[in-house]
Amino acid sequence: MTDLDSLLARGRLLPVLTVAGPSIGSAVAEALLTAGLPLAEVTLRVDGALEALRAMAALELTVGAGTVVTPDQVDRAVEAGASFVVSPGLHAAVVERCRDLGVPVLPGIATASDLMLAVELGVETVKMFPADLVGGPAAVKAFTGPFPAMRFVPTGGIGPAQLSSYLSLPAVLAVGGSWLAPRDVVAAGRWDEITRRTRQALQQIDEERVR
Ligand SMILES: O=C(O)C(=O)C[C@H](O)[C@H](O)COP(=O)(O)O
Repeated sequence: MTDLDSLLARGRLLPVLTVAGPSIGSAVAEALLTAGLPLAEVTLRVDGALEALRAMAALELTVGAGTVVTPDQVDRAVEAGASFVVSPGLHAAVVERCRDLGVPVLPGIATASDLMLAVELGVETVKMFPADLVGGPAAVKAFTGPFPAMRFVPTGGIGPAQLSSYLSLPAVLAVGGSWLAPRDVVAAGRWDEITRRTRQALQQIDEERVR
């Protein structure tokens, strides 16, 4: 297991954030830390995402960059302080650049062919994206047949109602999603709401004994 895998396995949640600028990034990071979750992914989808990531990386939080689709973005994310890289899909050049820099990478997969390439590249943990459309927990189970050693972080369309069906599967390390800190909640500066949602999810995971 990489350090990232251990962190994912401990918290079992990967908040996917779309945040811009240092002050908003820091406020969201503090909201997650207050809830007891020291991990987040900042998607490089908006201007100011790297500045947010840089500020968050200075806090007691392990922060990764998401929506990374080119090797060049890997360089910029790592320079800004990203501890890991997440991709919506599987691109060998992105995986290899992460390897070169010694940064854990969580590439996206949606098919058995993607998984075959992941195995060839030596990837042990993948993001299943978009998890709900790929087939949900049943898809993870089906993929586990031919790929018994692969670990999954399903992401896409996940909320409290889907947590236990994914997290009870041994092949699932964690689930990712934006529901803990959705864009409208961030835009309204409702940091307490982010803490509340995250606490609730962590509590649900404990109560359902899937952690
Ligand atoms: O930006 C990326 O790299 C992605 O792969 C997409 C995100 O992970 C999903 O948008 C999160 O999905 P929701 O929780 O349904 O909002």
